Amino acid sequence: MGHRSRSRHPTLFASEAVDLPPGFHHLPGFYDAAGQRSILVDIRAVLADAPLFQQAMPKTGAPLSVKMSNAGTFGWVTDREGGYRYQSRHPTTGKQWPPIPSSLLELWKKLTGEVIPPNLCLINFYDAEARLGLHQDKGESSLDAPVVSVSLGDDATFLVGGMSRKDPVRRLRLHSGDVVWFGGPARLIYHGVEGIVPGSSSLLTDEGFADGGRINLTLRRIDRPSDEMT
Ligand SMILES: O=C(O)CCC(=O)C(=O)O
Ligand SMILES: [Fe+2]
Repeated sequence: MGHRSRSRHPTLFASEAVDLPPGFHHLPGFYDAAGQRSILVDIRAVLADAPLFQQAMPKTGAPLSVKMSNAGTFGWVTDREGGYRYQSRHPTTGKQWPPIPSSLLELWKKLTGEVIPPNLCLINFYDAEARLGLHQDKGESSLDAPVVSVSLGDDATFLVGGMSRKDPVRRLRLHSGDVVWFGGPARLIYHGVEGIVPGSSSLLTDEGFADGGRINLTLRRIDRPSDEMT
């Protein structure tokens, strides 16, 4: 009967029908408004100690549009001379990164069941023009451990590719409070951020981030930090 197949998924709308690869998880609305504000309080404290800074591409020195900082034993940095690397100190203050807030350590454990905590929390700040090209979270980060990522503030169009750069890309709208995590068969999935939707959330402006925008927090485990080898 014709109507049967239509009524089988009565609540499934086109925007929710993005079929995500095995190992890639999207948890819409994981944090409610109070939960989001609470994480932001923690992040504001981190940023007071380790301010957002300007990263640059290896060799060309082209500036990245996303401003970044880190918490944890190691931070991800890139500049013209040194290229992509993990290091224990902030490139402009020279200080060690502040610890990863316990709220995020708890999130990691709760979602992934991992006993070993993450040792890097990359903080990405996107303004209206910022974007992040398709990439894999590779480098020296552990491939045994998943990647856990929290979205705060304006919506983002997140790109979910495949295991090859050429694979087709799906677009996933991420809202404030959403959590994405990927591991196992999806650990090396290509992904990126096509852009944000400026003004789609008042969270950051309400919490005193004058320019609005979007903050993304990405938790990872680093096995072989670059500056241990130098
Ligand atoms: O901003 C995001 O949602 C993704 C960030 C990301 O992929 C990264 O920092 O490696
Ligand atoms: Fe990434």
